Amino acid sequence: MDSDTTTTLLYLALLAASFLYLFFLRRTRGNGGGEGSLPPGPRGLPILGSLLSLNPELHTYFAGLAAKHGPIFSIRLGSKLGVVITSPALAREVLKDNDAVFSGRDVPDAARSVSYGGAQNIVWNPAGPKWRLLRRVCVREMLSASGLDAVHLLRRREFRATLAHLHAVAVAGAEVDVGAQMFLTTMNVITGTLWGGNIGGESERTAVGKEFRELVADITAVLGAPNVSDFFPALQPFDLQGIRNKSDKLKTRFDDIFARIIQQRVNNGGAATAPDFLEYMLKLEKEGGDGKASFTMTNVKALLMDMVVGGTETTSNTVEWAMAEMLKNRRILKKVQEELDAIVGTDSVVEESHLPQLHYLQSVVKETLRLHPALPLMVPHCPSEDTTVGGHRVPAGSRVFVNAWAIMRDPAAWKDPDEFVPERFEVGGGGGGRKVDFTGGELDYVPFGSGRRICAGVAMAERMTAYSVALLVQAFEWELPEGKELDMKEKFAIVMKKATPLVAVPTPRLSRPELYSAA
Ligand code: HEM
Repeated sequence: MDSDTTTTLLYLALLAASFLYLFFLRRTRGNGGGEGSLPPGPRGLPILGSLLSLNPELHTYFAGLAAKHGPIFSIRLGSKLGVVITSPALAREVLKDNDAVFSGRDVPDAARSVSYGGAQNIVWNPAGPKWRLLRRVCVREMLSASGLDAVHLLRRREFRATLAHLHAVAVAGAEVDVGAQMFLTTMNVITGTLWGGNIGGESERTAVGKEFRELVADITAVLGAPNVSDFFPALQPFDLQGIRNKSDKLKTRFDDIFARIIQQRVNNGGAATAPDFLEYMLKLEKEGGDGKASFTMTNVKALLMDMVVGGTETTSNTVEWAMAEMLKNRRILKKVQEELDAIVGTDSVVEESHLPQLHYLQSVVKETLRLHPALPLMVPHCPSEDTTVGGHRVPAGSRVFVNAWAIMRDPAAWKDPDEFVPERFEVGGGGGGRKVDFTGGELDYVPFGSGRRICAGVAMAERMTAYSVALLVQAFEWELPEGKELDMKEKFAIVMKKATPLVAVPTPRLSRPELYSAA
């Protein structure tokens, strides 16, 4: 782009922004405090609002602003109004009491691009008949307890393959990037559940897994990048930072892979070697939907995208955080090992069926999700009409962030909130801990959200994180590489990661080498 064009575009941008700012001011007049007024918040600059002071670590930045302005505050970002909720009571008002009103999404430009327009998948769809159909399809056919039971052998195969791989690494005395390894495992489990192993053999599966990993990382990056097009929607057509262009290209790469996989299946007459999710979706696509909403080939691909993008990094990052916390606190690691040794021993490999007996391990997973929720600000909600929350007016169309990260560290709800203490969830055997689950019923524990937009993959995430941690801890001793320190810093990018990947050295601890075979 030459410099004249850039200047003209910037000029147009400022003109549009000024217009929007004046329009916005007129709409939001009356921010004087109390009932009917906007929540308090930082004043910000004309036109830009608080854009210039925005810190990329959004969850901690918002927690700091909440300490100053209260558990509901508003923040203007360009022409957009953000409202941030930071208490269990107000989270209840938004996610439970006014669930229907707040169940919409304010779709970022990059998300619209990667999700086939914003109304074809689950995550970014408004909560109407189409969203209901898509959610029902996924939860009933793939992500429910019975759907997951039906493919447990597939998960076992993938986890055993990981076990064998880690054993080879351990025997060689090499290091493991724990998050990267668990990403591949999760990816293989999810893609296996979606379309089985029926996509041209093992080598293609590995190649697809590797390509997806890069794509998911790139998509998370574009979704997390601050985008002028979102702060000033009138500027979207200009795509001043080229983010939409990048997102379109990523979507096309995903689409090519999905199209190839679907075509192979169609060429096979639509039937898989074993029933899988793709087979079910292609049948529904032939039928055209459920009578209330249509179901098209675009929906097939958009759902595949939801599962691949929504289910992989979230799960593998959680496993990585759990391992990091246990390496930081070896007492906890030892206690998990002792539990595994008592229930499973070291003469056989832990199975998914052992999980209900591994109570302390489940507490470790719960505590990991409390301190390190994979989506610290959930996915922002968007009210369909002006609504009063905490005595303040939250205008229709604003972007509502529920700061799950801060809520789950609220000292009013949690003793020593920044400490990693799985015992707080130990209820059996006189543990005296607190009983929590992942259903979002208690609004101070919401790692998966709450209400109608709660995570669609809770059951799958629960099994995969617990099974991964169980396998890693039962089968290996873990040490940091010589001279390396554990860095627990977080990095926010929609999905929260460790700023420095956890690298550790495994040593086999099962009784016989044959136990590590992939079979
Ligand atoms: C530890 C792992 C995971 C965590 C912590 C997590 C957390 C969340 C959260 C906080 C939300 C947003 C809720 C809201 O907007 O209020 C969400 C949405 C969603 N998640 Fe997960 N998730 C995980 C794994 C998965 C998996 C494995 C899948 C599927 C394979 C999945 C699929 C989805 C979908 C489709 C949505 C959108 C739901 C909607 O908008 O109606 N997630 N997740």
